[in-house]
Amino acid sequence: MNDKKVVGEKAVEYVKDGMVVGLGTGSTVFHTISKLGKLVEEGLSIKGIPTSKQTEKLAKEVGIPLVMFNEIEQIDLAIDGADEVDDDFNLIKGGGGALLREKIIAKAAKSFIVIADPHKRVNKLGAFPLPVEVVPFGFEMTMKHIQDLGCSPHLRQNNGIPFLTDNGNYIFDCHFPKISQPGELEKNLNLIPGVVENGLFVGMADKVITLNREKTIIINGRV
Ligand SMILES: O=C[C@H](O)[C@H](O)[C@H](O)COP(=O)(O)O
Repeated sequence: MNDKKVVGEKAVEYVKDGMVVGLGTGSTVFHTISKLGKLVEEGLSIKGIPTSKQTEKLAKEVGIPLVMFNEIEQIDLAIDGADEVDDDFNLIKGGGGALLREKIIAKAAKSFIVIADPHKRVNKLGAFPLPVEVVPFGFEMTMKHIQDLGCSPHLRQNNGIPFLTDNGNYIFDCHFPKISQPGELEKNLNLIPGVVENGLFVGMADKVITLNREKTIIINGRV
């Protein structure tokens, strides 16, 4: 049984005809997007708005019509994966580097559904290093300020070359000890000049779709 496929495809049940859907990034939402593509082929009428170039490519491949922000009034629903989900539905995201566009779209959506295989569930956030997107200019200084908040940041690299986000920025993966006040940390990080956004999504998820130990689908929600 593929846990990511099960939760990813379950989320499709919340997509209704006529909706504008925020399409997340990653290996879990891959299954949502693929399934949506099949439904579009069978007549479902939706428009997608992608959170990354990778997702834009996938959505085009599976035949989901895409829109830009200037063409829509609102996003009805956003669906995305996460790297960690705590008991209060706070998230760490950005393992794939798409956190900024993901946060813009999750914030703009009337409803935000998170799909997470059971390994993503934690009591407290922090075992997964928190991704922080920073502008390349002066990143060495930005790094020191992030460090002052109590973590050891590592510049994400591929073969010795800094990883570049879709926005042309760098990512620091920041090892904090357990994150006990995610809301405060989210704000404090974003106060640092040079920080564009961080991967803490606090109070944003409306629903979390996951599996329990018996592999039964669990849906928890605020509403
Ligand atoms: O930047 C990437 C995103 O935040 C993903 O949603 C997150 O990393 C989860 O990805 P996956 O579903 O591949 O575990």
